[in-house]
Amino acid sequence: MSHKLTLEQIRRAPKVLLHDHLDGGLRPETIIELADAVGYTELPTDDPAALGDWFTEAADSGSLVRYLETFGHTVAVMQTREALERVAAECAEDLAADGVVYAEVRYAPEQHLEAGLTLEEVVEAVQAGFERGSRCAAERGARIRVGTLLTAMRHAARSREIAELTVRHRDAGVVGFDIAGAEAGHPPTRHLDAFEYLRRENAHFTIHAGEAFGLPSIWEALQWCGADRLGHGVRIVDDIEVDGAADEERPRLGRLAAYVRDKRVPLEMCPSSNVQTGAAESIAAHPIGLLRRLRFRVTVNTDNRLQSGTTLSREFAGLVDAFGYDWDDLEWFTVNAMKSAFLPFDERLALINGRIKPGFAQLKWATA
Ligand SMILES: O=c1[nH]cnc2c1ncn2[C@H]1C[C@H](O)[C@@H](CO)O1
Ligand SMILES: [Zn+2]
Repeated sequence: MSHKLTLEQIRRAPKVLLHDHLDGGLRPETIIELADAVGYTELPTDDPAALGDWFTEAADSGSLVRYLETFGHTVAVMQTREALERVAAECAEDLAADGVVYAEVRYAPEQHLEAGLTLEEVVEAVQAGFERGSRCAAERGARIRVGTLLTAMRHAARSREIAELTVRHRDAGVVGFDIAGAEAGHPPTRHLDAFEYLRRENAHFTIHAGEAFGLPSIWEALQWCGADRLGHGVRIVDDIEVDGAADEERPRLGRLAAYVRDKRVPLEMCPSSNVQTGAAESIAAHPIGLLRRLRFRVTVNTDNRLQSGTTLSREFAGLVDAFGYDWDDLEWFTVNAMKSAFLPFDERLALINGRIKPGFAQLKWATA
């Protein structure tokens, strides 16, 4: 195939998304309507387009800590059952409209208790939203399955409680656990109790690691905490040395990088988000290029569609521009993601064989 894939073509591909924050994916117009309904007056503007621009500009600071400050506005308007259900329903619909067939969406229940909801009520409202949104999307011919990850904030001390909440809801749409928030100064081992509990319960978890902090964070996440996957994990490149010209690259992997590749540890890479927080210089300079060539288990994700003004299709289109990826590359990333999902094996296989492979085969044939 000689021509470059277009955004429109990429939208039609059956995609899989493992790292997307519910409170980082609201529609700007929804934020404004919800703020109005609850009397929240701190938004920088009440024009939807200007608000969307404000989020991407404010998040474009080169610092994870400043990037995270923008969530003050989204979390503020997600404090009632109605708001949570609406945001979750719209999330499922927006992802389905972008061609996502399976998504794992995460949020931190402990951040949604300000108006008196309990942790259980928060989870129930979000699940009701995902179910409604998925149903509406299917009625329009875009079938999506959404699994939920419950996040604990790494600067707080509620991770054991959130881990227990995850296990209580694991047969009702919650497929795993995560920790997020500022990485420097908040090592994953602070939450060891939660991770040990989850392992005893045979539950799945991922950890944001190797984004704003380097190899020690990745090492702790894997070797102390036992993470199944790494959120971002970009700094694993600090353990890889490459000699030789581009066409005869000679990589030397340190022990940690070799472990990550040998054990097929999934990396939830989020290119645009990494450029905004300064974890990567540009998309073209993003370590995903090298890691894909070295066949690490790389997946492509959005992180926060609102803050990055992105969609999963746009993330792929950016990679196509930067690295010349074709359908085979996009399918490889997608199968990697589906293999790495926190769904039972038979359900992952059914999605790979029933939706992903036939979908890509059809697109390859149509664009040959
Ligand atoms: O990329 C991220 N790194 C660390 N924390 C993050 C990132 N994106 C979002 N968060 C935080 C802010 C949200 O309020 C929280 C739960 O979704 O997770
Ligand atoms: Zn994230």
